[in-house]
Amino acid sequence: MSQNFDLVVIGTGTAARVAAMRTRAAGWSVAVIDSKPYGGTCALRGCDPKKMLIGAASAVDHARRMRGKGVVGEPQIEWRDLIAFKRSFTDPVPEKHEESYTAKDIATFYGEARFTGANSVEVGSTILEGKHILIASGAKPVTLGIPGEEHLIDSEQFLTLEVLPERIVLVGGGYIAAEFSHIAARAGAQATILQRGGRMLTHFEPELVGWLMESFETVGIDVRTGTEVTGIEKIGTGYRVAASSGGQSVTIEADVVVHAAGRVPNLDGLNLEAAEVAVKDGRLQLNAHLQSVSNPAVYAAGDAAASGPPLTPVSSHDAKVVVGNLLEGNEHEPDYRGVPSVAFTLPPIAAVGLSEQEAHRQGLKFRTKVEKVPTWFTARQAAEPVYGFKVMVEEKTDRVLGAHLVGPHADEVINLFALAIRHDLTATALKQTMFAYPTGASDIGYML
Ligand SMILES: Cc1cc2nc3c(=O)[nH]c(=O)nc-3n(C[C@H](O)[C@H](O)[C@H](O)COP(=O)(O)OP(=O)(O)OC[C@H]3O[C@@H](n4cnc5c(N)ncnc54)[C@H](O)[C@@H]3O)c2cc1C
Ligand SMILES: NC(=O)c1ccc[n+]([C@@H]2O[C@H](COP(=O)([O-])OP(=O)(O)OC[C@H]3O[C@@H](n4cnc5c(N)ncnc54)[C@H](O)[C@@H]3O)[C@@H](O)[C@H]2O)c1
Repeated sequence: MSQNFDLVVIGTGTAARVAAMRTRAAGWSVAVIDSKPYGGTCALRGCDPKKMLIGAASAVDHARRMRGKGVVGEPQIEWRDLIAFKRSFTDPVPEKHEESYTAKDIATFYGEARFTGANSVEVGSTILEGKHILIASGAKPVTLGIPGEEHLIDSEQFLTLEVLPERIVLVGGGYIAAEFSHIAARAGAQATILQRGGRMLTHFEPELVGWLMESFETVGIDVRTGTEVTGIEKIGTGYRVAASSGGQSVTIEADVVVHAAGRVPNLDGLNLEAAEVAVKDGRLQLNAHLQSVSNPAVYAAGDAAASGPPLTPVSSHDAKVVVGNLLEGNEHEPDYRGVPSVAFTLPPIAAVGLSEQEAHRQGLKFRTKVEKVPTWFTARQAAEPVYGFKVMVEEKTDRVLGAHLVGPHADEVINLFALAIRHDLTATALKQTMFAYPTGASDIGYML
């Protein structure tokens, strides 16, 4: 059985949804396909459920920091109840998404999508013919190629654990390790991070990450940098993780071992050869319009495209670019200037624009203001000892090149710097803006 559409979308995550809804609104016939429940990573297995857990961890952390400062009692996380609270958000998502597609007359298909030709995709026994096909299949944990890899659980499984294990080892030291260890530690688990690199959170500025490490230490997270995991062995009800650190072999026992070692485009099982969609080193070969260089009917967006950083707002942006190109011809290219990023540790760390190293590499002339400011009011009123920033401003143009924050409200204030960078607002304009006081934003003037 074969059905024809103007656009066939592989996936139902952020990128897929934006593309499907917008092309349908323009009158196109559209189909979406997913092998997992509808909604994608962010809503079901990533940002949103993670943020619900961080919310509880943050409440507990704040109350503990305020002990002896007017707040009494020992708040605790009841993990099972917290997971139930998280599910009150995630469980209804697939059905709501399905209903919204059906309401718009977008055809819904369930199962693994597999190309069978340049313009055709198979789902079960159904062939979908598309004038255009969008690959919005997201990302998956990178294969580590170590013995016992099958014992790792991924972020999706971690976020659905009904019982929090006592000893948790996280393989890798990026976003997932940082966020999950902060949640786990506040909930009473012993978290150990085994990070191959010389420091944690390499997407963020070294000084700020250095200041943030104090918060890992305070809650007893065992961070071991320069430590590469080499194998995992099942022992009794738990696991023994083998790693190499400074030429020495080390082992550590755990009840659960979590994959936090990076994610790569998920192109598994798509049978891209059948559509002559070129792939190199695990990445789709796309032109500047997010179109396959070898099959003009095929576009990609979001984590699958790996054109910009693998973040939700980027998936949405990519999809809008692709829709523009589908509806108006190849007129649009992604613009990743000023994409803010936050690791939701407690406190959060955030970045937008260039790193100081990248600004130097580009030969730009700029001034940098970098300071640890635990005595500022914002930090003191929150009883939070970690607060600091680094901001770079170009000498000639007065443009903000990059802003980096750690501490209370960093996750919100970074968006104001994102606005400035994306719309070429000058540092002077930011300084002249009146921000409500006392808020995180009211510190911006002193950071410039
Ligand atoms: C734990 C975690 C926390 C995160 N937190 C944040 C955050 O706080 N902020 C942020 O900006 N980003 C965060 N991210 C990243 C963010 O979730 C992703 O960048 C974003 O969700 C990608 O959206 P997408 O539409 O490209 O792909 P996805 O949402 O991953 O959608 C891809 C869909 O395609 C389906 N699919 C794949 N292959 C096939 C196939 N062959 N056939 C049918 N269906 C298929 C999948 O089942 C999936 O539903 C987080 C990621 C993780 C893992
Ligand atoms: N808040 C957010 O925006 C957020 C949260 C979670 C995930 N994400 C997205 O998901 C992606 C994946 O997250 P992640 O934390 O898995 O990856 P990451 O790229 O942030 O960090 C992975 C780390 O694992 C280390 N590593 C790799 N192999 C190792 C090994 N064998 N032993 C020890 N360390 C090893 C690497 O050195 C690297 O520093 C991120 O790039 C991010 O874009 C975003």
